[in-house]
Amino acid sequence: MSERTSRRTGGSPPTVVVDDLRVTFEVQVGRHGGDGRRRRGTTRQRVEALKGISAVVHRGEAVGIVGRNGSGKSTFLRAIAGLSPVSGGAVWASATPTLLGVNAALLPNLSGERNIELGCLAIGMTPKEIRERKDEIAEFSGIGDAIYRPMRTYSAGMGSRLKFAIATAKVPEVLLIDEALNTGDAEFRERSQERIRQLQAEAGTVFLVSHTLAAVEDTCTRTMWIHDGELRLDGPTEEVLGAYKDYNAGWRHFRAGTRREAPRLPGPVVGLDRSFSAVVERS
Ligand SMILES: Nc1ncnc2c1ncn2[C@@H]1O[C@H](COP(=O)(O)OP(=O)(O)OP(=O)(O)O)[C@@H](O)[C@H]1O
Repeated sequence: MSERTSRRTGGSPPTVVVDDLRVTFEVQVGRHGGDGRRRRGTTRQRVEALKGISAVVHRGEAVGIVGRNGSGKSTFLRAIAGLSPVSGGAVWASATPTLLGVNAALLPNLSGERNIELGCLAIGMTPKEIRERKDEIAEFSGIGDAIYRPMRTYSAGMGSRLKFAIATAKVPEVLLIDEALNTGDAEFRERSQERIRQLQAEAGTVFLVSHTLAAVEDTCTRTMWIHDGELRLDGPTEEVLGAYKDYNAGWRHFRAGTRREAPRLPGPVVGLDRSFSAVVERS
């Protein structure tokens, strides 16, 4: 039996509405016979990365996206940013979403300093704004004198810090962050989380994909759990992470033989009702 419940998040206006979003990739794969050996030629395979996700996100919400590897989290963010081919459904956004790390078109042969100028132009800052804010952005990145070196000489963490500093220099209405917080060190993670809270307070909407549940816990008011391309749970972070951790622990016990039944997934969240609230179907 299933129970349908509506979840209403009234108050501030919606900034992102995702309605039955579907993304399917077509990939060429080598042929294999029944014996597992390779055959000549290739065949097409369909990967249903998102199988109909619906959600309404409001101004001032910071939304964590969790789920195991390959569940569709990055595809979801890329589809919201308009960077993934969509095979069904629709995404509406009140402003162009900024995907951290991709929209900042940085050039490896230029110095960090020059890249701040370029990146800030790319996110719509005026030359005057850039002149006024450049030092503060460099300071926030915390990479010291390396700011004068070509970006190709940066470590992955240093590059991420600079990209984060640039992408958050201007408060975007919708900011999408994919794992960026995992690359910096503990001190930078803390500062980035603080910056996200600040953006959220300044009326932005933030989506954060992360396997670091503590980062989601500390930063996000709401969390969406995606599993195998489906939205399984969407609600207050504490509630969703609690269920997600229980599910993962359930599998660990099941595999270790200390639990007899495999854990059951919650949800799925299956659509939008006419007043734009998510409709949750529990089984
Ligand atoms: N360009 C692509 N072509 C084909 N398949 C793709 C492509 N991008 C993603 N996929 C597939 O879509 C599914 C979802 O991938 P996605 O990267 O969104 O997962 P994820 O939840 O972000 O994973 P992770 O936690 O490992 O980063 C996976 O099966 C992946 O192999």
